[in-house]
Amino acid sequence: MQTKTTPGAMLKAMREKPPLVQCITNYVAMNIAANVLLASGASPAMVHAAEEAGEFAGIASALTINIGTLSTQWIDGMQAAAKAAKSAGKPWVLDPVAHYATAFRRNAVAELLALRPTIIRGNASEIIALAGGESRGQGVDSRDPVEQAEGSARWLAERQRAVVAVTGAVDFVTDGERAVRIEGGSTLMPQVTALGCSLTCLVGAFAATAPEDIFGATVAALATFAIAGEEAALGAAGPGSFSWRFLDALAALDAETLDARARISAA
Ligand SMILES: Nc1ncnc2c1ncn2[C@@H]1O[C@H](COP(=O)(O)OP(=O)(O)OP(=O)(O)O)[C@@H](O)[C@H]1O
Ligand SMILES: Cc1ncsc1CCO
Ligand SMILES: [Mg+2]
Repeated sequence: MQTKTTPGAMLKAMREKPPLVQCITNYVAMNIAANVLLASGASPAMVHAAEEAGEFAGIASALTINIGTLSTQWIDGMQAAAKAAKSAGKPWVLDPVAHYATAFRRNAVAELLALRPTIIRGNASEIIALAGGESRGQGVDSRDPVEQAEGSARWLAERQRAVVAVTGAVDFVTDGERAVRIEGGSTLMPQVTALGCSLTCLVGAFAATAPEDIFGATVAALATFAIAGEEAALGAAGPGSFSWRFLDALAALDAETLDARARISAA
């Protein structure tokens, strides 16, 4: 494993001092993402209005921006918050939901990329398209395998000087130099809407806890999802029971179990 400190140590540190995370996410994700952060041990705040998003970014320890249900007013709030986070030296995470779908989304994401996100987290179709590749994506769900997106992720990480996380059956994280794969999770996870959006918010929480190790923090968030997802799937009858079991599994996951079970390998 290449991280400075272990995922478990980061999870423990997060719970000892719950970071305030400003999540500008979408209408679909707001509730589950806030619950995912609470269950994991962080403090979420869904603050997106242009009138206050920039000011709030000065208070929060990290910011996450997701373009899932975009509108012009929201873009103003996103840009104000990203600028404020950047100038305060706080990490911010971009989730470019279905950015390839419309010109409105493409333009919004291009402007957000220019504000230099610390971390970019997307599914394989989103990351391939972000690097200018041939993505099969149409809506918000991925139609490409993660392996197909690994080269795109490396390119994007170098070009943006950001950590890039691609999620799917086996997750991939790179900062352009280092890269790892993270195994785990469950096939039920893409059957529950907005778990990826929620993960983006959790990446923000770990980045707030370990701003000195953004790569390690990203890996820790993804490993937390991977192990909690496996645990939740054990007793789940389908996506409905998986969803609540997943929140319980996040809350029950301890540092030692996470470190013992996380399957992270150099790529
Ligand atoms: N086939 C799979 N097997 C195991 N885990 C998976 C699988 N597909 C997705 N996951 C896990 O689900 C979580 C969400 O990733 P996903 O790639 O589905 O995000 P997403 O497409 O952005 O989701 P959404 O847009 O609905 O929020 C990650 O933790 C990922 O590892
Ligand atoms: C279903 C859906 N539509 C816009 S955002 C979202 C949540 C998953 O990305
Ligand atoms: Mg998504």
